[in-house]
Amino acid sequence: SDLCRVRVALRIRPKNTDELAQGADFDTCVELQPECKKLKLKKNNWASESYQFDEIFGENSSQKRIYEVVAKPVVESVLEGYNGTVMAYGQTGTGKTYTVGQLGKEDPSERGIMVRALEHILSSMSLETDSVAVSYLQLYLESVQDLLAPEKTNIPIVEDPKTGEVSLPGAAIVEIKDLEHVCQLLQIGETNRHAANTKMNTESSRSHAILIIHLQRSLKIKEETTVSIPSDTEHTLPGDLPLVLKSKLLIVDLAGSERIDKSGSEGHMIEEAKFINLSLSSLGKCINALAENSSHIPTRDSKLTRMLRDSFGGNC
Ligand SMILES: Nc1ncnc2c1ncn2[C@@H]1O[C@H](COP(=O)(O)OP(=O)(O)OP(=O)(O)O)[C@@H](O)[C@H]1O
Repeated sequence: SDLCRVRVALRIRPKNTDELAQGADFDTCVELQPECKKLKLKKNNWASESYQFDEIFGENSSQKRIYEVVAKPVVESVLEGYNGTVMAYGQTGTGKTYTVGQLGKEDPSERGIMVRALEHILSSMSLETDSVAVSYLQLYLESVQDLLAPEKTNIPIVEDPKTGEVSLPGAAIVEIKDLEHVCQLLQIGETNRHAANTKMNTESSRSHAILIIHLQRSLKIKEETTVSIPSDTEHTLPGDLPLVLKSKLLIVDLAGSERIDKSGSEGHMIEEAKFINLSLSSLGKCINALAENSSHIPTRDSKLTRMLRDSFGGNC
């Protein structure tokens, strides 16, 4: 179905103060055609290239609208027991962290996809029978670090050979009670991401941040009702035992996609560039394979794609 495929939305952020001061004019290089969901990249007066998207959002699009169009359908399918992923991709400074990670402490209308998804999930389930827990990780130089327990580094990525389920033994999984708790945890993650990056003398944009939301829901099944459930979802039957649906949602703030000029970089910058290029190019290969409905998704090449393996919507 439409939900199972890869969907790509484009968002243009408003001009920042520097761009306004310089009188920058985005219109000379990009033209949005929202009616046909196309973006025209102008190379010069004669040549341009057009790209087709599933959705196009201009500078004035609200965080609420982005959530509703882009993330809400994924969250709804995760609530039904499927795994799903939402990712932000773009160069440094294009608004990835604003779009997915903004906490909106002063102004709730600025909340990004992470907070809104958890708010939606909390309001859609009953905490008496269901549970929601989160892990928050950072992937830097092919090493997984725990943003909720920063002493944990080099966390392994393990795949269950039978179910294909991906897990990260040792990473903190914190059960969520309410939205305030969510914001506290995301704030801790943000602070640790910043601290870890300062220590490593790098920028936040050189690492991937990955929020994993684990959902477990108990469905009471009456005999006469037929419920359609994802075929390979873990469940407990039969008798009067409730059916337990397990699913997860990954929300990923990817490292900046800009190409780093290796000749101009030195030492750890070259290492960074190498690993970011590795993970983003292997992500690209997986997304192409998914888009082409290929039976083989090449997830082995990088830790990023190994972490995402069971959440590319793969259990649909
Ligand atoms: N839609 C928007 N509306 C208002 N401000 C925005 C919007 N998008 C981004 N910004 C602002 O632009 C700046 C850069 O955005 P942001 O930090 O999210 O970029 P980024 O792509 O995550 O960069 P990095 O890769 O360095 O983390 C921030 O100050 C952010 O608040």
